[in-house]
Amino acid sequence: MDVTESISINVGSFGSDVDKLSKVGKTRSTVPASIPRKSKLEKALKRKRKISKVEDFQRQTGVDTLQDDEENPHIQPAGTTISVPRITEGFKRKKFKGAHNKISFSEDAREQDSIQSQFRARMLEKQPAEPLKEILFSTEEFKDLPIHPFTVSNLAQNMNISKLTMVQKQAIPVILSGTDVLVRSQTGSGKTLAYAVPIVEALQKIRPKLSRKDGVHALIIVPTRELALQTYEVFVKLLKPFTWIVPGCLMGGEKRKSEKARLRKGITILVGTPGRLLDHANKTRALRFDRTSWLVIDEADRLFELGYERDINALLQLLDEHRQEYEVCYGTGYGSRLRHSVLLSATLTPAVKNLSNLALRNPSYIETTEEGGTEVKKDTDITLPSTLSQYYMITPAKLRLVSLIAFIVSKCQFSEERKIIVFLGTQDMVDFHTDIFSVVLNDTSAAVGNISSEDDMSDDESESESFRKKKKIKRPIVVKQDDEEEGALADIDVFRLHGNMSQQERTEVFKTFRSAPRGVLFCTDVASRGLDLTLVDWVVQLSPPQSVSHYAHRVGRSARVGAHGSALLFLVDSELQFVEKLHEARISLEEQEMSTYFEYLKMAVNASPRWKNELEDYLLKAETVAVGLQHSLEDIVLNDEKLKQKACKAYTSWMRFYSSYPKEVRSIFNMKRVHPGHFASSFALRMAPSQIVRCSKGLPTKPLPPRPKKTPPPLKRRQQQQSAVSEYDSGLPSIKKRHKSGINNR
Ligand SMILES: Nc1ncnc2c1ncn2[C@@H]1O[C@H](COP(=O)(O)OP(=O)(O)OP(=O)(O)O)[C@@H](O)[C@H]1O
Repeated sequence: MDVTESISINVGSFGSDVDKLSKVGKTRSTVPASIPRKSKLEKALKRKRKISKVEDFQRQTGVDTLQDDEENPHIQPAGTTISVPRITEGFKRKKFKGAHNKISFSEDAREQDSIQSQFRARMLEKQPAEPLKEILFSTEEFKDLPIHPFTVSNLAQNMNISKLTMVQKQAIPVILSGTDVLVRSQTGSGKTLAYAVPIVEALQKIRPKLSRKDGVHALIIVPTRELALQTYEVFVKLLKPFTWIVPGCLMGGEKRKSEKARLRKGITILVGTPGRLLDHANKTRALRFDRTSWLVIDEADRLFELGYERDINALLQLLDEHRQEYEVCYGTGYGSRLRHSVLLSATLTPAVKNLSNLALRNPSYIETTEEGGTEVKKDTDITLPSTLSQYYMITPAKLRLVSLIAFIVSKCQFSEERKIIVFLGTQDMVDFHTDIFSVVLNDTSAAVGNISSEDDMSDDESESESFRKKKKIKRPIVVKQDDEEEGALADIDVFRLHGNMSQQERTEVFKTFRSAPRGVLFCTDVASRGLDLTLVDWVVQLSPPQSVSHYAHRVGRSARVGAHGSALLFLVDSELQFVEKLHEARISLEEQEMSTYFEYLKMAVNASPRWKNELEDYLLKAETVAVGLQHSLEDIVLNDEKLKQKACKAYTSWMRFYSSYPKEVRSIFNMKRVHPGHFASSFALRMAPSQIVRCSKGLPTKPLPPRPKKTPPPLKRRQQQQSAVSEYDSGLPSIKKRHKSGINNR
C-alpha cells in the first residue's frame, strides 16, 4: 500500500520544522499537514474507509503523536509536499529538537530499526571477537596419576570418568605436592575433582586411619546451598572406597539441631556456606579446626559478591586460632601440619587477588587458557566452552513475555532441546514467570496423544506445515482430547529456584531438575554459580546479567565438560551495547530472529485446541498470534487476583532490579532509556503504573474497563486489515527485513 495516496487527503504540513526534518530525511512524500488531531484524521480516513492507514502513516513518518492544530504554530497550506525523515545512519533525536517538541518519535518500528542498524553497522566495523581458547581434555588419564587405584576404578565405574581434563592434569599433581594453588578455568571443566581427588588421596593415606573423632581435616567453603550439596555429593561418591573418611555438609536453611548432632558425631571433610559455618564455629563446641590441613574456597569471586568477605576472614582467623590453641596443648606434631589452601574461580577480581594474598602461601597459579600466563588477568578475560553457541535476540519490551513463550514452545515442542534454564533478576519475577508459564505451557490434563493426520489440517496448519518442512523440523506432538478446551502449548515441567524458598523445596527442585531429561527452570543468580545440572540445552537470560563475568557464569550452566549447549540473551534496543561489551571481552554472539519463533508459536497454538479456540481471531499470521497471546495473558492476569498481585510484585521488583545495575553497565541498563510502561506488558499487566504499585502492596485498585470486545469483521476484510497493519508493527524488525527472511511472503 502506498502511504502517499492514503494521506494526501489533508491539509498543511509540518511548517518550519520541515527544514530541520529535510536535513535528516531524504524521502519526499505528501503528508497530512496540519498534523491534525488524531481523531480528526481518523474520522477523515474512516470516511474514506482507510482507517488502518493512520498507523501506516505513523509508521512511515515516525510520528506517533498527532498534535492539535493550535499547538502547531507552523501550519502550511494544504497538500504541501515535505521531506519525511527517513531514519538514516546518524539519526539523532537531538538533531531536530524543535521538531521533537511537536512530534514524539516513539519506540516505533522505524526508530528501532535505526538503533538496530546503527548497532549492526558498528559491529560490522569491529574485528571478529577472538575467543580465549581453552583445551578441555588432556591426553592423560587418572590411572597415570600417583593416586590410589581404588580412586581410579571408582571414578571409572561410578562416575564414568577416566580421562583428565586440562585443569585436573595441571592442578592435581601440584595440590598433591602440598603447594597452595589459585585455579582459574572455564565453567564445567571439572574443577571440583581437581581439588577433591588430591584431598581424598592425602586423607586416605594417613595412618593410623582417620576416625570421626579426629575432627575436620578439610574445610570446603562455597557460596550457595545447592553448590554445598553438590560438592558434598561428589565427596560421597569419591569416598566410597574409603569408608572411614566421613564427609558432611552444613548449609543455611537446615535444622541447626540436626547439624549439631552430626558435628558431634564427627565429620572429616566439611562442606558448607560461610554464614552457617561461622555460626556453628562460634556456637557449636564440637566444631573445631584444630587439625584442619586443607582449606578450599570455591567460587571465591561470588563469595565476595554475596558479601561473605567478613565471614571468610573470620573463618580464616578461627582456623588459625584453633590450630594455635591445639599446638599449645599438644605441640607441633602431626596435627600442626601446614595448611594447604586452594582458591578457585572462573573469573578473577581484585577481591579474589586480595583473598589469595591472605589465604595462600606462595601459590601456584593454574590457568588453562592456551594463552594463559602466570600473571593474574583482567576480569574481562573470560574463557567459555568452545561447544557453547551464543545468541542474542532483540525484542520490544511489550513482546518479551510472548517471545519467551514462543522460544520455549519452539524448543520443547519442535526440537529435542528441552532442558532450559531461564535467568531472571528477582525472586518475585521467578515466582510470577513460573506461575504464568504453568498456565500457558503445562496443562496437567494434557496427555501426549496421537499425531494428527495431514488431512485434518486447516489452511493455517498446512501453512505451518510448509514452514516446518522448509525448516526441517519435527512434527509437533498434537494433543488430541475429548474435551476441546484442553491442551497445553507445550507439555513440559516448570520449576523455580530462588533464595526465598524453603530449603527442602530448594533441594528437591535442584535434585529433580538435575536428573530430569527435560524441563524449564526459572531461577535467579542463585543457580548461576558452580551448579552442575546435567545436559542443559539452553540457558536463556531474560534479565540481562550484571556484568560480563555474570554472563559467563550463567551460560556456563550449559555446554559442560564437552557437551553442546546454547545460550540466548534477550535485549531491548537500548541494551544492544551490552553485545559490544561482550565483544570487548572476546565473547561473540549471533543474532536470532524473534519472528522465527513466532512461527513456531503459531504452529503450537494451532495444535492446542484450548489456545486455538482462545486465539481464534488472531490465527491469520504468526505475528498476530503473538499479539493475541499477549492480550490473552493480560486477561488471565487481570481476572486472577493472586496472579495479578504476583505480576505487580514482579514488576515493581523488576523496577528496583533494573535501577540497580552496577555502574560499569549502568549506561546500558538504564531506567531512563527504557519505557517502564512497555515493560509492564512483559508482566502481562494492563494497568497504570500507580495501580501496579498499589496492587503489589495488596491495596485495592480501581477496576479497569474490560478490553473492548471487537466483533471480528468478515474474514476477507480481516485478512486485508491484518496484512495492512497490526499492533505487532510496533516491535518487529523492519518489514523489508521480514520480507527478506521470507516469513511475510507466505
Ligand atoms: N575428567 C572428567 N571427565 C569427564 N567428566 C568430568 C571430568 N571431571 C569432571 N567431570 C564432570 O564434569 C562436570 C562438571 O564438573 P565441575 O562441576 O567440577 O565443573 P566446574 O569446573 O567446577 O564448573 P563451574 O565453574 O561451573 O563450577 C561434573 O558432572 C563432573 O562429574
